Amino acid sequence: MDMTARISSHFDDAIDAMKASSGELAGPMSIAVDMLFGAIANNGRILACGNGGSAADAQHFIAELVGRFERDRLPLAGIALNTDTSILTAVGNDYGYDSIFERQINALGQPGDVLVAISTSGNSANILRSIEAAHDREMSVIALTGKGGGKITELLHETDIHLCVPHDRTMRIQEVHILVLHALCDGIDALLLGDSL
Ligand SMILES: O=C(CO)[C@@H](O)[C@H](O)[C@H](O)[C@H](O)COP(=O)(O)O
Ligand SMILES: [Zn+2]
Repeated sequence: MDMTARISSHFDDAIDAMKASSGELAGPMSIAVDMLFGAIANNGRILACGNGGSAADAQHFIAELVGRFERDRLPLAGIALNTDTSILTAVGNDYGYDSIFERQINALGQPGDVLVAISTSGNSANILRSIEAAHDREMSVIALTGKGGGKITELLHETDIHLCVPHDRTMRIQEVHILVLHALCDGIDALLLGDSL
């Protein structure tokens, strides 16, 4: 096996995935920035969740809101729903793993808040239930998916935003998702602080 060629093919495939995603997602991402900024401006909160690598992406995104992205600014209100091991083990143990995000949204979500739901397959049951709970709480949803969007596609409302990476491999989809989340942070900062860097 030519390992160098195998590794190079990851870079080539990632470049293709990024280019295809730029064409499909830049427009809806700009609407997502407006949605997030609107929630923040109205004292709303951003809740985010995902499983596995997408859990890491959710908490990475929220850290950049509460902490900072590239420039100093006020802290922004966000909560990653996959970080509190006591909540996750208690709710998972008592109500089931599918409820771990739904239960927190029912506890915390307010009308005008935004849920950022991340699932590469679009089919993880706890993410599907998080979206239903967000709708029940009159929250808007930004869904980051891939593989055609899975069951999430059917759950979303007209007013929600679906950022579906046009790729079928989980790792490629996750690589685009982290760019998407960074671009959303950059967009929020541009609206808050001006567009210079
Ligand atoms: O990061 C990876 C694979 O790259 C894994 O940890 C992956 O996130 C997990 O298998 C998740 O459970 C997949 O869930 P989802 O993206 O389909 O909702
Ligand atoms: Zn991964």
